[in-house]
Amino acid sequence: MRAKKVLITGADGFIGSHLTEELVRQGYDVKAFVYYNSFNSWGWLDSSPDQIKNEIEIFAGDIRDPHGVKAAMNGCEIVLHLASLIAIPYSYHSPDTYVDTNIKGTLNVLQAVRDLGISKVVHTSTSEVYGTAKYIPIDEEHPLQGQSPYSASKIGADQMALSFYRSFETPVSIIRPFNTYGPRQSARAVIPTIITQLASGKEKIKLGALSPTRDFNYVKDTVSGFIAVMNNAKSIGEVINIGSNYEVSIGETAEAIAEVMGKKVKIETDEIRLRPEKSEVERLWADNQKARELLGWEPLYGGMDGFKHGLKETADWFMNLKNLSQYKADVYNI
Ligand SMILES: Cc1cn([C@H]2C[C@H](O)[C@@H](COP(=O)(O)OP(=O)(O)O[C@H]3O[C@H](C)C(=O)[C@H](O)[C@H]3O)O2)c(=O)[nH]c1=O
Repeated sequence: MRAKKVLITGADGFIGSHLTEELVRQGYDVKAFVYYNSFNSWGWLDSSPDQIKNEIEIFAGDIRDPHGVKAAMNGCEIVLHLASLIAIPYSYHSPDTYVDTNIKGTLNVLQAVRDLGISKVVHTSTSEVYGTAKYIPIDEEHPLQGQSPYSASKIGADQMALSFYRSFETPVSIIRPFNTYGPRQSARAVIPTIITQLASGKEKIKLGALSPTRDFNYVKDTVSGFIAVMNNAKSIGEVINIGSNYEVSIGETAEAIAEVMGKKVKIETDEIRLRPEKSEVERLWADNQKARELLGWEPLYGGMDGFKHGLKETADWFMNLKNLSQYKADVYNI
């Protein structure tokens, strides 16, 4: 049987790179839409032993360019739209760029999907759209609240995607992953921040707030969530949480990482890492029943044991990097 041709936008980003590898492994014909100025791939496209670059078709462009987006989609049956600006702190400084990339970029994808008659588009949302939980665990009916320009831009993009489903019957599914972690994540995110500081042998590591909670998804579970949404017709017109259903504070996360790395952890607050009080999302905990019941998806790294297992795999990956001290945050050259 002919392999389905799938376009992945943001294919060289953190989640996109893992998704690309898995789809190639499963025999899909993958076309990777990568930002031509991206710093996020960390040489991943060229990395051995996989040499993933030789297995996929690469289209370098900018999600903000409607012509490029449409040209990239030509001949594809499915679109997985992951390209997005994702850093919350940067969104305080450049909200307009987040509107352009996250809302306008998504509109470009939706218009091309509609005009080309693509059979399915999976749009990537985020748990940040819920803001601090008003009730727990958070199901898909929970109200939306833009606590940062980033989350407001993602709410806008989600609503645009749903409007295309309602207005034009565009076959849209919305996947809403909670915080994803794993190998290749940007040094900016909290788990790599903790791992890299512990690895450097510092007596005290610097963090922002320790009390906020998150529902951390290991990247392999997020990837299996994408594939479940992509392959199930029941997901069309639906919003689906992908989360482990396990809530943990940032302080507990630091303790768990130290344990799997065999280190002791002392934490000092770094004021610069604190977000404005009303902007910090204090509590996120996923209700994942819809994904389980509708798609038969389930996380393999759930609970404290699963979390530690994922953290160990992640820490090992970082520790095996030859140039860990130079491991960088994603830098947006926009
Ligand atoms: C980097 C850092 C973070 N934090 C706190 C701030 C947050 O309460 C929590 C998680 O921060 P992080 O930046 O790892 O992730 P989120 O801000 O929740 O956002 C991430 O997950 C969602 C779903 C997305 O949609 C975002 O795109 C993605 O960046 O740790 C600290 O306390 N110290 C630090 O040094």
